[in-house]
Amino acid sequence: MTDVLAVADHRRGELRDVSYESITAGRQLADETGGDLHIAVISGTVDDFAAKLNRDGVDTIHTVSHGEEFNHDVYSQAITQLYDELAPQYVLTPNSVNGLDYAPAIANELDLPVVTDTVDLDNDGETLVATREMYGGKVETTTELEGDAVITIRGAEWPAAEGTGDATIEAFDADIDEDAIGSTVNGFEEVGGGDVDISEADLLVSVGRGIEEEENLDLIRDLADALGATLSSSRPIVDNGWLPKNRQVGQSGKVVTPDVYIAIGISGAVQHVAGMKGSDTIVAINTDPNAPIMDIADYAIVDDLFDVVPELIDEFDG
Ligand SMILES: Cc1cc2nc3c(=O)[nH]c(=O)nc-3n(C[C@H](O)[C@H](O)[C@H](O)COP(=O)(O)OP(=O)(O)OC[C@H]3O[C@@H](n4cnc5c(N)ncnc54)[C@H](O)[C@@H]3O)c2cc1C
Repeated sequence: MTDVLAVADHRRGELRDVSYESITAGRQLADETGGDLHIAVISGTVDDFAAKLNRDGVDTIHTVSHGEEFNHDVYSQAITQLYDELAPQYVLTPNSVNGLDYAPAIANELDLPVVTDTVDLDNDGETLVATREMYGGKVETTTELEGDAVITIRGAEWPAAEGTGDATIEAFDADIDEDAIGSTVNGFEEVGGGDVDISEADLLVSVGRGIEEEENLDLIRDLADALGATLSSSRPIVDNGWLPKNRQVGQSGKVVTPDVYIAIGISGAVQHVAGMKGSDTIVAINTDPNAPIMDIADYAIVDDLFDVVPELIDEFDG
């Protein structure tokens, strides 16, 4: 039997989507050997978070009430104590800023191997095969693991768990050594662009180098307004300083999973696709029918964006 302990991720009072995705990943792993799925939710409004995490497939949710925001030392201590108590074979953490902060530390503390940024996990009962992408997604590698391990999972690779579960919710009385807490989060400062979080948007209008000039961005803003969508972009637009960094989709930007992603004048380089391939429906507007974005587009408009976008604005505005 293989029990799995998955750790939820939250920030500023909101659970991150990857928390629900790790339920799916953890359930699949546990199912492969008939084990239980435990979820740990640490800090913040843990009872509220636990109620939201109680989705199909979760056996037990362990809440650790301590502070509001992520703290390296609190998470590390709570997770290692939960590991000692529950003896799971696998500890799953998000491959997020938080997860990457504590995963190596708990692996070191527990003397376990750590595999980061996994995009697929397959267990035949004896060996766990963890798949990772390298060279910007051009190469896939596999790592075979026997025994216990700490694994970080990439966001948007597993579907979010749904439904209402019947998990047992238990407060875990972690013995946090306050003297060992080296740093605390005192606040947040958003990078340029205000509070917009493109990873939470349902509808994204995304613009790439095909827009040619900064002043042409107004056309894309008008389309976003007409559709009630959020504006995002490929990296060159951000590198040019035309949009702030928090609008960038991709490997070195944000991972997004909207219902609809409209890629305008974006070629679909692997580093861009890594950030948006989890979108439900992808629409591409591009003059090049052979652009890589066409390989993953559900709908393709092979035409000049300067002709297509004004027509779309006319169609949807008012
Ligand atoms: C380590 C690393 C990390 C990276 N991280 C990211 C990342 O996070 N996000 C990211 O986006 N990129 C990232 N990149 C860059 C990436 O490799 C590409 O260079 C980038 O995604 C290309 O952006 P683009 O599609 O806007 O531009 P281009 O590749 O230049 O594509 C422009 C597209 O517009 C089309 N087009 C031109 N004119 C028109 C028109 N009038 N109407 C319609 N279509 C038109 C063209 O046919 C073309 O397909 C990274 C690269 C590296 C090396």
